[in-house]
Amino acid sequence: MTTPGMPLLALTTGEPAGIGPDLVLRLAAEGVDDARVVAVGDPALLAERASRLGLAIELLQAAPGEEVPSVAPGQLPVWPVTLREPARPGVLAPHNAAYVLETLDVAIDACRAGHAQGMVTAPLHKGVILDAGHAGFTGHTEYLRDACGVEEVVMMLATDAALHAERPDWAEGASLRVALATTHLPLRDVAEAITAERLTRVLRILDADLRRWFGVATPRIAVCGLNPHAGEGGHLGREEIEVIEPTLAALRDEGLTLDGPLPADTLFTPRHLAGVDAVLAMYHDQGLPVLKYAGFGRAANITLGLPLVRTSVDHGTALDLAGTGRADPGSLRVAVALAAEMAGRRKAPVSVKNSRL
Ligand SMILES: NC(=O)C1=CN([C@@H]2O[C@H](COP(=O)(O)OP(=O)(O)OC[C@H]3O[C@@H](n4cnc5c(N)ncnc54)[C@H](O)[C@@H]3O)[C@@H](O)[C@H]2O)C=CC1
Ligand SMILES: NCC(=O)COP(=O)(O)O
Repeated sequence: MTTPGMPLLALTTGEPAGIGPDLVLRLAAEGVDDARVVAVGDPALLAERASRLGLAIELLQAAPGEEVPSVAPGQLPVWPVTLREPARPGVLAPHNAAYVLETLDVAIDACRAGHAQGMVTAPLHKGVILDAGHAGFTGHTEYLRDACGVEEVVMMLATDAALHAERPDWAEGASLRVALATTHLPLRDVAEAITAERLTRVLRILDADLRRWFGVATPRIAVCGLNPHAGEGGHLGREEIEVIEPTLAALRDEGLTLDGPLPADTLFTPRHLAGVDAVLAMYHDQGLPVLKYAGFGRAANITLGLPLVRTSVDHGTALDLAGTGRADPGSLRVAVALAAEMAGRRKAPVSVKNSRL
């Protein structure tokens, strides 16, 4: 049973042909302890998917700004957004891209207006949004950056702290946190994107938000090299010598605690991770496979650098599982718990350094 004093989280239901609606309904059926949640999506879609999954869910329609009632398991408040065409599990429809983006806009506006204390996003399908003509769309992370008018944001995934209690070899870390210096861009463009300016912005945000949202008093961040063996003294690439090392040195002078650049293959081992609060990987597939191997389904994605709380799942739309009842809601549960915790810390001032406003 939720209570009125809990933070209210807007839970976007994501790609309607994917598992997002299924997971939100599963959560509602099982109940949420950490927060009040309101789904943002089409009530007809949710009713149809609930019936397909054999879940008895009472949908309670409301609007942002209206009182969201306390609910028991089996009840789900919804801020309605209307599908552009009926959705079928597993079948993408470009017309519904505008619907998916509208669910994000509703949640963002609600957070900015103070009607919600954070947003949690179910997965969307980047390809179908691009197919629908939204050129340049690369994901929630960058969409939120632009919607909030900030210059830079940082994608960080973190495993659930409880997972670590079950893994004695990880005992020294509360959670594995992996942030990315670059996000959604082709591998061939990564090296050029690793600039002193970008690394400086990303590391300042990572340091500030580990303090602000995670309560880490003096964050220690381990930074991966870009090249094998962190460049092997310049023989396997010069980005470490020319860009990464001087940037880290300058940031250390500002007071940041940074290890590296370190070879990424050995950095991700328990001995090297001991005492490290977060790892900065240079690109998506350098960091995320490790995180997902460690805790797929028990991790969440957090967007750092925003003036609002946003978390998400650690997986995608899983079109193959939509409507089958086989999708695991574990990561959504972690994302909700984390957003609730972050919302509880929200009183700290927003960094003006990163604001364009
Ligand atoms: N936060 C978001 O909105 C994210 C969206 N995506 C998008 O999702 C789409 C599909 O991406 P893929 O690379 O295929 O990854 P995916 O995560 O959708 O699927 C990879 C594999 O994991 C399984 N899987 C995923 N979630 C699961 C769950 N909750 N329970 C059980 N099994 C699960 C799938 O069945 C599949 O076998 C892409 O368009 C991608 O951009 C990907 C990651 C995050
Ligand atoms: N692999 C993580 C991912 O793609 C998340 O993207 P976003 O939609 O949260 O920006």
